[in-house]
Amino acid sequence: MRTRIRFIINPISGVGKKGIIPGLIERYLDTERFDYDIVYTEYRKHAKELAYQSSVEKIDIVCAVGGDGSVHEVGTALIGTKTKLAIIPTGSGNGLARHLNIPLNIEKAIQNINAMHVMQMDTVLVNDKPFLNAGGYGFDALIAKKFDEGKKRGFFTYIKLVMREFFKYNPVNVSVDVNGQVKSMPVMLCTIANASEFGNGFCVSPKSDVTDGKIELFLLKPFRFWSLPLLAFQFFRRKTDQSKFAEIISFEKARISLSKSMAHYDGEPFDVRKELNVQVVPKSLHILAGKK
Ligand SMILES: Nc1ncnc2c1ncn2[C@@H]1O[C@H](COP(=O)(O)OP(=O)(O)OP(=O)(O)O)[C@@H](O)[C@H]1O
Repeated sequence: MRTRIRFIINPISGVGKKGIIPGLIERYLDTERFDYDIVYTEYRKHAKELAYQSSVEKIDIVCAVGGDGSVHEVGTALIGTKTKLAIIPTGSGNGLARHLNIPLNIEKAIQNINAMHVMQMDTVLVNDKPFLNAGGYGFDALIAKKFDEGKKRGFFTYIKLVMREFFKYNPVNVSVDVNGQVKSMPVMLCTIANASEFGNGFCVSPKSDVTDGKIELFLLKPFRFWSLPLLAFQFFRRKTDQSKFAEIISFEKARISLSKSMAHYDGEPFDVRKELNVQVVPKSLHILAGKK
């Protein structure tokens, strides 16, 4: 039987042109085995509606063509269904795609779909909100909000925002309860990592694995600005577990209290309650990964 796949293209993701994508799909997708169609998002959260509708239609695979925001919308709509998530990364960060070794080159990402490396990944549920890759309540939440409010996308927009906002940021006070062990402290980052990186190689939790039935809490204590170069090196070299400012805790369930209500899930900004129940939902999403 032929496999049905629907491509959901976010035309405003990242900085590259999206007009060439339909031609590349026609050329590189194995059309002997796949029947495909293409739809475009027209507004925020449209991808979520389109993906949900696709699962109702029992489409086999829905491919998010966009960045982490598009992957978040499509993927969270498919949690607990039989429809598989595929990704063609055309965003500004592409964190989950990078973690899963999905090629960043569009032609190769399409050929990767032909290879059908299917796996079941864990997802994360915080109160009533699911996410796939990472969620944060500290400085990363502020950057996600500012990025979302701005008109420009791309990696350098992230860098400019970090430089502009870093010196103004007041740490968030968190209290974390994992299996009855409580820790309270001010932090710059309080990030829940299912996968290892935010995107662009910025790795918070090097050992995170989306199939291990666990998630990691990454806490980064306040530091002076002269520690920034070493920290940046550790983030980009996947060595945050060696930083004296960082603490990484693996868990299945936790309760977190926050002094601020700003969050991001997979890079999308959200306002949240200050009391959070966090849990991993093991093997809840079928996904096409890259080659190991
Ligand atoms: N047609 C559209 N008009 C306006 N916004 C859209 C449209 N389609 C999707 N969106 C929104 O665009 C936002 C950003 O998309 P996406 O995350 O895919 O790209 P990105 O931000 O450039 O990449 P990354 O998340 O990897 O940094 C999402 O919040 C999504 O809801």
